[in-house]
Amino acid sequence: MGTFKIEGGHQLKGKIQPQGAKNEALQILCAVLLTAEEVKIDNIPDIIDVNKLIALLEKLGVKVNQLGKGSYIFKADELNLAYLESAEFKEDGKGLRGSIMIVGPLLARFGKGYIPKPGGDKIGRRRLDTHFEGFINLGAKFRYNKEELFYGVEADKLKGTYMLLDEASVTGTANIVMAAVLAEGTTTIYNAACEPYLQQLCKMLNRMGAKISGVGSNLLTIEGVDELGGTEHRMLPDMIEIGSWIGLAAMTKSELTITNVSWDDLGVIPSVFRKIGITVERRGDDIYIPAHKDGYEVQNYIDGSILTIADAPWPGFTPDLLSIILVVLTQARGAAIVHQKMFESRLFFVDKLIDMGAKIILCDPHRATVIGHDFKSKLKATTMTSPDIRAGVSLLIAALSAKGTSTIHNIEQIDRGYENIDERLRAIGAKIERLEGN
Ligand SMILES: CC(=O)N[C@H]1[C@@H](OP(=O)(O)OP(=O)(O)OC[C@H]2O[C@@H](n3ccc(=O)[nH]c3=O)[C@H](O)[C@@H]2O)O[C@H](CO)[C@@H](O)[C@@H]1O
Ligand SMILES: C=C(OP(=O)(O)O)C(=O)O
Repeated sequence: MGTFKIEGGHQLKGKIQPQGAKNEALQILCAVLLTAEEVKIDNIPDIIDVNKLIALLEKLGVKVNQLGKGSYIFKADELNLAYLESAEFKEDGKGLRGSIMIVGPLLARFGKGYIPKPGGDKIGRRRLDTHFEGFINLGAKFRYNKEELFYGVEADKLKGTYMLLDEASVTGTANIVMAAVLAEGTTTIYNAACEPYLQQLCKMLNRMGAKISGVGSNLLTIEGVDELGGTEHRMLPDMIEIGSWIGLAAMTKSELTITNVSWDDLGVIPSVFRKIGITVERRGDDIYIPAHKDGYEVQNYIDGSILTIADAPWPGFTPDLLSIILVVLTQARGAAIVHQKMFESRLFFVDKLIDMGAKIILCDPHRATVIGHDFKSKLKATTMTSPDIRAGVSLLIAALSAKGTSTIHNIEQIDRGYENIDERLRAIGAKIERLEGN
């Protein structure tokens, strides 16, 4: 288990470039399974989850050729489908959430897709019903081995149909879209997730020869085609990283420029940070955050009632940034409620922040009220363990703003999604050290 040692209380300064998007990469990498031709992908982040998925694709027979940092060519012309029934796959497939998205492409192109119950953050129930109901709608036979927690779908030929998803699941929509592009006839998906990474996937599939319309809306229409060809694709910057750096700048009163953020794909993210008093300035395609020398003040609603920041499917606010918002609120002027509607175990890390001196009331597993200190009292350094990727980064931000030296264990959770985070933070002045193998 790796550890970070962090000396808090230092102001940071400079520029930081967000990595390629983790959650886009996981979708896009699975899509290479849809064609026998070469697919070139750029801006792939070098993070644990993505590297695990690339290793899994390689074991499945995909030819992987790394051209340079973040740049790869994939060719899925001769697959080793026997791997899907191996004991090794049952282990590998569990290692991350994103592996679930190999099922749709495999089902569509080879008539069968298997997956063990996938991993990912332990942040509450993470059901897969939407994925499998979608495949069943397309005509697949479904089986689930309860002892082995192993899912399987099979079909000779998928058939397009209309479906109304029971929830706008991100990976669920991606999976169903990847199955439907090679189905016979037209598939219509209503209540589809429509966040930018899914739009990126649809655009890439269209470049490969798919016929998807409605991209960016929650109503997708997909005319099935017989086969797809190769393409080139570049990953967007990671919007969750961008939000993390906005929070980091505010909490450490630092002047930071976050470069090449693809501003138009950030949705409500900048405005939510503005609601809690942070100045987020657009400079071309960069975000400039001035040093908040006098702190930041939470806005109330027009009628004076207390602000609630809640997550919702896109274009609502992403649940992955609520942990960051929560930690930033601990030093705001004013109070707000954080309402994590999607995941029921994602707010439990607040006990660590309370230990550090933050004023937080966990009202129930989904809601926390935060009363900011307005920097009149600093958080105190402590020793903590990163429970999940975003809580991990939130604790890291808390540690960087705190008085004294903190220790964060289980930093593999952070490395799952943030590339080389300690080196990049040191480059802007953070005092952070990685202690290996503790
Ligand atoms: C690898 C990947 O891309 N992971 C992301 C993906 O996970 P993932 O695709 O697994 O998440 P889903 O979109 O399926 O939903 C996440 C959770 O929210 C609930 N839910 C979802 C939709 C809805 O309308 N109402 C609702 O309550 C689901 O029941 C589920 O428990 O999307 C999540 C939601 O943005 C993000 O937190 C994850 O980082
Ligand atoms: C919850 C997340 O990831 P995953 O779905 O891979 O667990 C996340 O990226 O915040």
